Amino acid sequence: MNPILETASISKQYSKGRGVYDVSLQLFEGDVYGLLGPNGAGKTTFLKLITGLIHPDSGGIQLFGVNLKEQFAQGIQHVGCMIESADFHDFLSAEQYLQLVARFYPSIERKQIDELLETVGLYTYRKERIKGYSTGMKQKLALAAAVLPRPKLAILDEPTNGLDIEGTVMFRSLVKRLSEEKRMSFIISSHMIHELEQLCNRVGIVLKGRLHKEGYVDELLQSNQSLEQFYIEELQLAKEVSARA
Ligand SMILES: Nc1ncnc2c1ncn2[C@@H]1O[C@H](COP(=O)(O)OP(=O)(O)OP(=O)(O)O)[C@@H](O)[C@H]1O
Repeated sequence: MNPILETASISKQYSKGRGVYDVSLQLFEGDVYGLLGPNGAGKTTFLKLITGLIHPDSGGIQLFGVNLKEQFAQGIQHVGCMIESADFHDFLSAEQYLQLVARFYPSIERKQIDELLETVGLYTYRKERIKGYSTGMKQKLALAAAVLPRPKLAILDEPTNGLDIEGTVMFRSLVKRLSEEKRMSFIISSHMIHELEQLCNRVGIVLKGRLHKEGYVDELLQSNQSLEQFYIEELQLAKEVSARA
């Protein structure tokens, strides 16, 4: 099976040696891939690189079989994303915003917008201006906008930030449904490790800009009590190795 996303040794260096280094990752259709890592590890930078929001200093990115740099429009057409805090035109309502998104995708029907607003819990507030929305409500709208066109791949950066408990449960069931019924693939960066344990088939740990370790969740759970235990032990090991170096 060909990967839908493939990064070949991509690097992006910011000042003070921060950024992303030499990351090679493959994502396959149906994967729900969780990206874990401490604050400042480079997860958002990686997600920005694979959506073309920033460009790598070196290395290549293939999205759906095309080189992202050379054929950006073709590569990105199957991708939905929410990266960093949601930013909207405040004077629009949620309904108007999703209608705006839908204008770029002729196949989206009106009822899909209503259904999605209902699913994410914004239907009651659909005609209110986004300006008055809470952080969690904006986050729900960003999630709805990312999946509305039914992309083949959704790239979600800390999607449960600011969501209430019900919202977190909704998020989990939405991702499960879209991956199982529509074969949608996901790459999700999150600190909610219990959430990722339930959702993902694969995870990767980013440490100091490098893809430190990857694995299949079911295999990791055979030798670890939980993903959290695995993650904490990996961090501890990495600290010991770096202290010895
Ligand atoms: N535009 C920028 N200019 C300079 N440094 C940056 C820039 N963007 C990010 N960085 C730095 O690069 C590193 C990685 O940042 P990034 O946002 O990718 O981390 P992250 O893993 O997503 O963190 P968090 O979990 O806190 O969201 C951090 O040290 C950050 O300060």
